[in-house]
Parts: sequence; C-alpha cells; structure tokens
Amino acid sequence: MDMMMMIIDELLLAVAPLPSLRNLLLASLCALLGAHLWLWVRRCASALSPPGPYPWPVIGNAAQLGSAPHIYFTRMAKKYGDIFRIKLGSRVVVVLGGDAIRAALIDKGVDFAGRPDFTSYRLVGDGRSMAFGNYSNWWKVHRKVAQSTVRAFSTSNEQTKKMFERHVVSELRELLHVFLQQTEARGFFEPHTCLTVSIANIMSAVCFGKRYSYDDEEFRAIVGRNDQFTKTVGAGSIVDVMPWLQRFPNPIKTMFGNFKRLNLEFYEFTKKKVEEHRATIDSSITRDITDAVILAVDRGATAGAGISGAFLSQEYVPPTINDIFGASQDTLSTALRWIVLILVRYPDIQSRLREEVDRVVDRNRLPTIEDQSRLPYVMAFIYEVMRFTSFIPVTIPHSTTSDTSIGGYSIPKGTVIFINQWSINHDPSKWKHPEVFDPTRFLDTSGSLNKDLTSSVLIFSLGRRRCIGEDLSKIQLFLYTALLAHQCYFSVDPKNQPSMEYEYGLTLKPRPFTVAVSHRDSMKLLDSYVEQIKGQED
Ligand code: HEM
Repeated sequence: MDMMMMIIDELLLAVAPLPSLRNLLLASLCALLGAHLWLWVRRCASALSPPGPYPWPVIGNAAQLGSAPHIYFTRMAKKYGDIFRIKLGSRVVVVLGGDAIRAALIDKGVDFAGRPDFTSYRLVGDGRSMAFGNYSNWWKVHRKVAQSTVRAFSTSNEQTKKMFERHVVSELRELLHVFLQQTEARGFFEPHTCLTVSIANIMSAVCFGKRYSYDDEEFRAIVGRNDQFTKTVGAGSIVDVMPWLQRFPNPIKTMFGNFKRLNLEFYEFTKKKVEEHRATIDSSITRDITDAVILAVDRGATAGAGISGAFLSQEYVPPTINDIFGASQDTLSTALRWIVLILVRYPDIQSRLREEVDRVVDRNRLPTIEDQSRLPYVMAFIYEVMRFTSFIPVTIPHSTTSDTSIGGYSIPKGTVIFINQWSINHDPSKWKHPEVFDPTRFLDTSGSLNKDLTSSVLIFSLGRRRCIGEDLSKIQLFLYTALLAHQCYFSVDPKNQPSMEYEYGLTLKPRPFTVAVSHRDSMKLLDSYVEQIKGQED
C-alpha cells in the first residue's frame, strides 16, 4: 500500500508540480476510485438479488401478468426458480413458490410477516386493520384478540361447535327456501347473490347476533361488492404501485375511488354495530363476537395484559370486527360458488357425495359435525375443491420486516413479497395429474382420508399470517356440502353449460353461471330442526 502511495505521489509530482493542480488531480483520482468501488458494491449486491424477467421502464412487468398472474408466476418460476424478482411500476416484488414458501414463512417467519405500505391497505378498517396492517407489537395483540374470539364462537370446544352448527343449519334452511323459490320462478337462476347473503348471514349471526332478510337492500349492498375489494388488494393489482395513475381519469382511478367508498361504507356498518352493542352490553353475558371483542379489549386495557406494552384501545374494536366479518364472507362465499359450480359440472361426483351421506347419515336425520370423520369422501371433495381451484392463488401480499435472505439471495427490508399458493397445489411432482378434478386422490386404499396429503394443500397460508378462520371454514364447508348433498339436487341448464373460467383478484371468482335446485324429500327435517332450536331458546 505504501509503495502504491509513493508511486501515485511520484506521478502527481511529475505531471503537476503546482500544489493546486496536484490537489485537483488527487481529488479526481479519488472520485474515480470511489465510482469504481460503488459500481463494484452494486454489482455484488445485484448478484445476490433474485433473478427475474427484464422490467419495462415505468410499468415494470405489469403488462406481462395478464388476466391470471398466478399462472404467469408459475411459468416464470420454471425459468428462474422458486425465488424470482419482478418489478411492478416502481416497486420490486419477490415472488416465492414451491419449497421457498415454507423456508420464508416458517423458517424466517418474522422476517416475512410484514404487509406492504400500500395506500389501499391504509383505507381498510379506517387504517387500523390487522389483516392489512404491518407486523408490530400492536399487531400481535390485535391478532391474538381476533383469533381467540373467533375460536370462542366456533371451534374451541364441543359446546361452541354445536352453537356454530345451529347458525349454519338454520341459515342453510333459509338458503334452500330461496333456491327452491328461484327455481320455481325462473327455472335456472344465478346462485351467487344468495350464497353471499347466506354466508354473510352466518357471520352476521356470530358477529352481531342478527341475520338479515335476502331482500334487505342495505345488507345486500354492504356484502355484495367483494369483487371490487379483492381486485384492488390482490397480488398484482397495480393500484398501489403506479400512483401517477390517480392523476387523470382512467379505469384504475375509478376502481380506486370505488374501493375507497366501499371500505368507508363497510366500516360505517361495523362501527354502527359496535356502538349498538356498547349501548346494551352486559359483562355477565357475552352475546356474540362483538361483545367478546369489546370485553377483551376492556380487560386487556385494565389488566395490563399487553404484549411488550402494546394495548388495544376501544377504537380498535370496529376494525377487528371489520377484519373478521370482511375476511370470512368473501372467502367462504367464493368457496361455495365453486362447490355449487363443481357439483353441476361433475354430476357423478354429486351422486357419490349423496350416496356416502345417505349411507352414513341415512334419511331420518340431518348430517352433523360429528359425522365429519365418517364422511371421508365429503372431506376429500372439499380438499380437492380447495386444491384444484386454489381460489386464493396468492396470499395477501407480504413484506419483509428487516434485511434478510432466502435461498442465498439477499432481500432488503420493506420488499414486497408474493406467496404463490397455486404453485404448490398444482405442482406435478407432488400431485398426479394436478389439472384433473379428482377427490379420490385424498383417499387411501381403505377409503380413509389421507391426512398427509390433505395437509399438503396450501390455501390458508402458513406462519405468522396464517388465516385465523381455517378451522371455522373447514367446519362450515363440511356442513354446507353434507347438508346440500343430503337435502337437494343441483342441475345445470343443458343450453348453458358453465365454464371453469374465473375473474382474478385476491379470490378467484367463477364467472356467473346458472343452476336449478330441487328437493330430495321435503323441508321436514330442516323445519323441525329449527323449531327445536327455537323451543330451546324460549
Ligand atoms: C375458505 C375460507 C378461507 C380461506 C381460504 C382463507 C385464506 C386466507 C389467506 C390466504 C389469508 C392470507 C394469509 C397471508 O397473508 O399469508 C387469510 C388471512 C386472514 N383470514 Fe382467512 N381464509 C378463509 C376464511 C376466513 C374466515 C372464516 C375468517 C374469519 C373468521 C378469516 C379471517 C382472516 C384474517 C383476519 C386474516 C388476516 C390474518 C393476518 O393478517 O394475520 N378467514 N385468510
């Protein structure tokens, strides 16, 4: 090094005997060395960042995503591997598939548990949503309260399961009435709105202790706009990554305007419910989830049970209810749309479901939660619907909470992460003919449910952000499927065969289709079940 400095000194003396010229040359040389060093560091850093397709100026890879971004991501993974990088507008996004998902969400759970700082996410739940909020001590408390109250009103023990079952069976009776009326009035009809209201009513009963009529315009308006919500928040939405699109009239600006409005109205609805509950609450009787969250927040605030000093104040009650009510009704009503569509697309599978339910339950009583372990084909059907449709193909986008690395690539803090669940459910090395709908793939040779295989289906995500409604959802989908198979026939309009095409968003929604519904026997069993419940309540 000394030798080097002497040589540079000699050279400078030779070419620049004047001190000022010498200083100038020295400064230029330093700047040149600095620039080289900077380029070298950048080259090293980019060698450590994941590979990916070339991004276009301004829009990045947005135009390449097409109408099914999860398929594009799966195609890119074949070329670049399970960890690759794209650019959406100005944001770098790392897309994870295959084994990289577990490596990120389980092995480095906290590092990958954030949510991006998207403008649209700040509009959900008046900016205090847990589902769309970043990872923090406050978020941990919020999630804990939401998770424990959902459990307390659904799956925590045999008694709560029975209470939940009552809501589901009562609501299914209403749904069946509407289905039969619609069939009588129109022949074939679109079942989507009825399914959405039906699911929303179950969650409304659990959250607010109240159900709504199918004709209630206000309720239908509040719960009927999921499509606009999921298109904005789904992975690959360009609303948040090209903010300049908000400066002039265009479809994205309109979409964002609708999103703002619907979040405001949805939040006002839940806020009103919370205020009504507050006015009538009696701490000795917890009527529903809203009461439970109000009381849990009160207890946390007074008993000092926060995590690292983080406490929820009462202003977090409406956003918590907003998260639970919002997340449950969109996902479950989408699942049911697919179930009904698949029942009419595959009449043989519909017959086999009926055959199993009739054999195990018989025709003299209704299926119950306890029948679940005795109805493996029904369960296999539900897992196959979740695998095959992968109706949440990519989770809600994540972000990194610190500088981290995965698979040898370094990922800076705040990078947007997409988790491609679809890639796991359609991996040909894991599933034989993944493109075929076949519930029997989940049954072993003795006809029992293969639990190793069912746990390989990825639709509720993994790790810190794993869905809090997984157990409730599985019970509800089981009861709906078993009860529908037990109680009615679905048939398809021969002139209007439904397709398996869908609209992309956070949830994949099947395109509108029509069905007809007829009763297998009568409403007798469902009517007497509901009368019995009313008798017990009185
Ligand atoms: C079949 C039905 C459902 C599916 C497939 C589903 C799936 C998911 C997925 C993929 C996520 C995102 C996880 C991530 O970002 O990594 C999620 C989050 C969430 N889900 Fe579900 N979900 C369903 C039903 C429900 C229900 C019934 C509830 C409420 C009772 C619920 C409440 C939530 C909440 C609050 C979050 C946010 C969790 C967080 O950010 O920590 N979900 N769900």
